[in-house]
Amino acid sequence: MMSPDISIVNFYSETGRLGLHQDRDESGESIRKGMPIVPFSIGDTAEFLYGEERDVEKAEQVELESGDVLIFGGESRMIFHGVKSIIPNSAPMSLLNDSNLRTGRLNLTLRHF
Ligand SMILES: O=C(O)CCC(=O)C(=O)O
Ligand SMILES: [Fe+2]
Repeated sequence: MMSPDISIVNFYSETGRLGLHQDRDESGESIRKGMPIVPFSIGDTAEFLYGEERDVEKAEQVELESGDVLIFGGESRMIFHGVKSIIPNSAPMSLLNDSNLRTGRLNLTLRHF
């Protein structure tokens, strides 16, 4: 069971990106237990990279669209991950119309400290 107690919020403009990294700011206990990181994607699609090494050449790539939720916990807790690029103007039109969200990508990661 996981009950998140923090969320990091990232906003990416069309040129936004985030280098490959591991999430290590949580407590030792949280990391040891493999408590999941749960990122929500809202807005423009991201080309998301992940892999076992900090090596862009070896990383797998997946497109994270608005509404997608990732979970990395357990054995995957310390995976390297990052955002290679944002695909401009890829957010659902209905989201932009209904929410006043500016163009770009909003990412919320729920975590257990
Ligand atoms: O934007 C994302 O999908 C990932 C964000 C992330 O890795 C982080 O905040 O540590
Ligand atoms: Fe991260």
